[in-house]
Amino acid sequence: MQLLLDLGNSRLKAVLYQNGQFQQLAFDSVAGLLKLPVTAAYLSSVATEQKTTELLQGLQAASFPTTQLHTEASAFGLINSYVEPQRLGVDRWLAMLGAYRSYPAARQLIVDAGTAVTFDWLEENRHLGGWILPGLQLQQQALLAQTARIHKAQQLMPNLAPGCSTSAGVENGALAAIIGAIRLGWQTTPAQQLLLTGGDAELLKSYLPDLPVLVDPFLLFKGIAQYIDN
Ligand SMILES: Nc1ncnc2c1ncn2[C@@H]1O[C@H](COP(=O)(O)OP(=O)(O)OP(=O)(O)O)[C@@H](O)[C@H]1O
Ligand SMILES: CC(C)(CO)[C@@H](O)C(=O)NCCC(=O)O
Ligand SMILES: [K+]
Repeated sequence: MQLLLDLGNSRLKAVLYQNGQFQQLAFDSVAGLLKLPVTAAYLSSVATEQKTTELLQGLQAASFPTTQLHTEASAFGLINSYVEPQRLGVDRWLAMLGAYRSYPAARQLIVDAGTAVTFDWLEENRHLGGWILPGLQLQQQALLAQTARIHKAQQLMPNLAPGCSTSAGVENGALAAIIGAIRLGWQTTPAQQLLLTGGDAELLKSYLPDLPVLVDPFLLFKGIAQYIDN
C-alpha cells in the first residue's frame, strides 16, 4: 500500500493506493499521515519550495520513504509539448499520464478545476499544449482585491443566470468564464472526450450536459500510480 500526496496551491490531498484501487483520506494534519501502514509515499507539489520542504520534513518522521515526482520531457511514451518541459506543472503532467493510462482516446481535453483551471489537450501520446485560467475562487478574489466597490456580501451557489447583486454577478461571472472557456476550447481544438478533475469538476459537469464529460477525482493519482507500477 502506498500513500499518494497532492500538494496544491490551496490544500493537501492524500490518497491510499492498493491493488489498483484509490481511496481518498480524510486527515487533519501531516502528523495524522505518519503512522499509516504504507511502504512508500509519492508527492506531487505545485506549492512553493518552502511549503514543499516543510511537508517533506514533516514526513521524515515516518517509517516510509517519500519520493517527490517531477515533470519530464517524456515518460511511459507520453510526450510533453512545452518548450521548457520542466516548466509544465507536475499536477498537469501527472493528470495527463493518468488520462493516457486510463482513457485511451484519439484526442482528449483534460480540465483540472482547482485554484487555477488548467486545460491540456492530449492527442494519443502527445501533449498539444494547454491553457491556464484563474479558478472559480481566485477570479473572485482578484476582483475583490483590485476594485473599490466590489464586495462579496454572501456566498451563493454559482449559476449562469444574470446576477442581481454584486455577489451573484461576481460568482456567476466566474462560472461563466470557465464554462465559456471550456466551450471555446472544445470548439477550437475539438476532442473525443472531456475529462474533468479538481474540486469544481462536478459543478462544471452540470453545466456541460451536451458534452461527453467524464469526471475522475483520481486522475493525478492515476498518473502517480504509473510511476509505482512501472
Ligand atoms: N472541501 C473543499 N475545500 C476547498 N475547496 C473545495 C472543496 N470542495 C470543493 N471545492 C472547490 O474546489 C476548488 C479548489 O479545487 P481543488 O481542491 O482541486 O484545488 P486546490 O487544492 O484548492 O488547489 P490546487 O488546484 O492547487 O490543487 C475551489 O474553487 C472550491 O470551489
Ligand atoms: C497552473 C498550476 C498552478 C495548476 O495547479 C500548476 O500546474 C503550476 O504551477 N504550473 C506551472 C506553470 C505551467 O504549468 O505552465
Ligand atoms: K490541482
